[in-house]
Order: sequence, then structure tokens, then C-alpha cells
Amino acid sequence: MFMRMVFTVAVAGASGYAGGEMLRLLLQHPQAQIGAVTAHSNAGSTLGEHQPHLRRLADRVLQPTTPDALAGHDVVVLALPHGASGAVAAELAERDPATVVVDLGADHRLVDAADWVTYYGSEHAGTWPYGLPELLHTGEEVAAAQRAQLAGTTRIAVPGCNVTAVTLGLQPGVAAGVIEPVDVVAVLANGYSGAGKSLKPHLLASEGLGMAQPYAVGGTHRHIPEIAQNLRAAGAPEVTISFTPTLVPMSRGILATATARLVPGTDPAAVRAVWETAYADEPFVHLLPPGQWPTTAATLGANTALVQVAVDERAGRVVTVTAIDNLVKGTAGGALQSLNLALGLPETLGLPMDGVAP
Ligand SMILES: NC(=O)C1=CN([C@@H]2O[C@H](COP(=O)(O)OP(=O)(O)OC[C@H]3O[C@@H](n4cnc5c(N)ncnc54)[C@H](OP(=O)(O)O)[C@@H]3O)[C@@H](O)[C@H]2O)C=CC1
Ligand SMILES: CC(=O)N[C@@H](CCC(=O)OP(=O)(O)O)C(=O)O
Repeated sequence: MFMRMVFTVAVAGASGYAGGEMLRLLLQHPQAQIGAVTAHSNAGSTLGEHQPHLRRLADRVLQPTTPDALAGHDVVVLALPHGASGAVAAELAERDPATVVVDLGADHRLVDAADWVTYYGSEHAGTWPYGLPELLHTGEEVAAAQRAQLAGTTRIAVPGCNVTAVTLGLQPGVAAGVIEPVDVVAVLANGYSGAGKSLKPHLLASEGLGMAQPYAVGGTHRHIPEIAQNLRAAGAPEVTISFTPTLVPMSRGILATATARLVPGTDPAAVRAVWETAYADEPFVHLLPPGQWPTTAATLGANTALVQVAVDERAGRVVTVTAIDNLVKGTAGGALQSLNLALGLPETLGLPMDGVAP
């Protein structure tokens, strides 16, 4: 719909990590024109005080996050805490249903309202088309169904960053029926930016720089139902997942190691071809050559997910390792990729394929 046009975009939560990364990517997008930038407690200050790396927007004044500030744009990106985007989105829909609203938070991701209540403990805001273009659906070799849902949509629920990493690692094996999704174990190393900017004692550099610390242990993490939802889309009738994230001293990045039992009778030598086929045509999901392992460093700043798969024959398990930048493919990059599809633009437009190193 905006094929040869500029689109205007407002970013709510522009003082935060996800909002800041969205702005960084939008500045590189040839058809995006940045409109209002809003915040909450920091409204009234300049963007440069919070995002000093975004030089071209340094003098922009952050407005309060109100429907008045956000209305009148072609696209609104909500980078707000959980529970805050539902009300804002509802007001925007009343004012201008044609505005494309992209929610980086969790409010509109889950299909089952009961899952929302269990893991988030509030009223469910509703379900929107899910912003993971590569999501496999049962019986398909390519992710055409998810892309079809995103084409022309005015609502996008961007996945959680941990969810993106674990889903991309495991879903080819689920869709092809070579792994059993009832005994999945995922352990993740997570950078601190995933926790947002708000101050918490365990996130102080004096504490965090010297340790790796697990959190949300024992089946409590909010991303568990979202991962299960995705693996069910890929064809798993039932999913059981043990999920343990670990904060490690890096600012960006997720390294997700997810393992599952190999379906008995499966030829271990045939497993790699399943992942090769699933991702052969994906611009942003790269299965590495045998023997090369994903690292978070190789994804920083890029919208890529690096994936590797191996079979542990003695344990009878398939081991997948996936690296992403939580703020790019895990949030803002995945959002922009989905937004391109929603606007009828080339999916890869304006998105970085190459990272920064070292
Ligand atoms: N960080 C990440 O890697 C990822 C984040 N996300 C999601 O993106 C969203 C934003 O996360 P992130 O940027 O990390 O968080 P931050 O804490 O860094 O930023 C939060 C933003 O929301 C604003 N805000 C805070 N409270 C309210 C409120 N009550 N109403 C409206 N605005 C408010 C803040 O404004 P102010 O500064 O003025 O207080 C700030 O702009 C969350 O839903 C998060 O879960 C999703 C995937 C990955
Ligand atoms: C390090 C850290 O705390 N990471 C966050 C990731 C947040 C995320 O992916 O986003 P949503 O909160 O929008 O689901 C976590 O594990 O909860």
C-alpha cells in the first residue's frame, strides 16, 4: 500500500531500549519518516539525553505517551511495559483504524486468554497477527502462512526475544516430525538490555559484571506459553518445555540452547537436512555450516538469527543453538521486517544483515 511512499511513524517508549533500537533502524529505512517520539516519566526531556547514539534525533523533545501525541501517523510503534499497550492501542483504533500499530510488548501475542491470565495476571487485551514471518505452520515447508497473515495487516504483535531464539532453533524439527516436543529443555544466556532500562539492584554493573545469574527458574517465565504456542503452530499437538534464562555480563544478545528427544527410528544423518530445507530461502535465518557455532557477537546490530543443529546420539537428543541480538531480530528488527510485509514493501528493506564486530 505504501510501495513508493514515505510512511510516518511515531514511537512510544522512545526513551527505552526497544524504542531506541526501533528509532535506530527506522533512521536507516528509506521510506520511514519519524514523527512523534514519546515517553512516560522522561516526557519533556530531549531524546539525546536518553539515546545519545541517535545523533539525528538528539534535539527531539519527548512528548507524553497520549493518543493525541500518537494520532495522525501511518504507523505507531508501542515500546511500552507489559499491560500498557492494550489501552493505548484501543484508543488509537477508535481514532484511526487504518493506522498500523506495532506492539513490541507482550499484550497481544498470546492466542489463549487463559495463558495471559496465568502468566501476566491481568485482563487479556486480545490477539494480533504474530510478527515472526519465519514461523512455520503445520505441513508447510516454508513460512508462507505467517507472511500471508502479516501482508496488509494493521496490527502486529512482535514476539518476545527469548521466544524468537527458541522457536527458530526448534521449529524445523517439530514441523518435520523428527523431534518430540514433549520433553524440550531450553537454557539461555541473556544480555542485560533484555531487562529494560529500569533500575534494579541485581542489574547494577557492580553486581552483574562479575557473575552469571539465572532468573525465572522453575517454569515461571512468561515466554513459556508463547514458545508452546509457536511449536503447536509448527505441528506439535502437545508441548512441554523446561525453560531457564541466565543473565550473563553482556549488554546485548541471546544464546539459546534448546534440546529435544530425537523421534525413535529417525536417521541421525538425515536431521541436518530438515533445518537446511526450512531455512534455505530465509533472508535473516542462517543455518551455519557444520562445525561452526553461533555466537551472540556475530549477530550484534544485525537482524539475523544464526542457527546450528547437532544430534547427540548417546543421549538420543537433537541439540539446537541459536544466537540473536535481542534488540534487533529479537525486537525492533523483527518488528520492522513484519512492518515491511504489512505495508507491502520488500521484507528486507532497510534492515541490517551484517553486524558489528568485535
Ligand atoms: N529489551 C528487550 O530486549 C526487549 C523488550 N521487549 C519489550 O519492549 C517493551 C519495552 O521494553 P524496554 O525498551 O526494554 O523497556 P525500557 O524500560 O528500556 O523502556 C520502557 C519505555 O516505556 C516507558 N514507560 C515506562 N512506564 C510506562 C507507563 N506506565 N506507561 C507508558 N510508558 C511507560 C518508558 O518511559 P520513561 O523512560 O519516560 O519512563 C520507556 O520509554 C516491553 O514490553 C518489553 O518487554 C521485547 C523484546 C525484547
Ligand atoms: C534479560 C531479561 O530480563 N530479558 C527479558 C526479555 C524480555 C522480552 O523478550 O520481551 P518481553 O518482556 O516483551 O516478552 C526476560 O527474559 O523477561
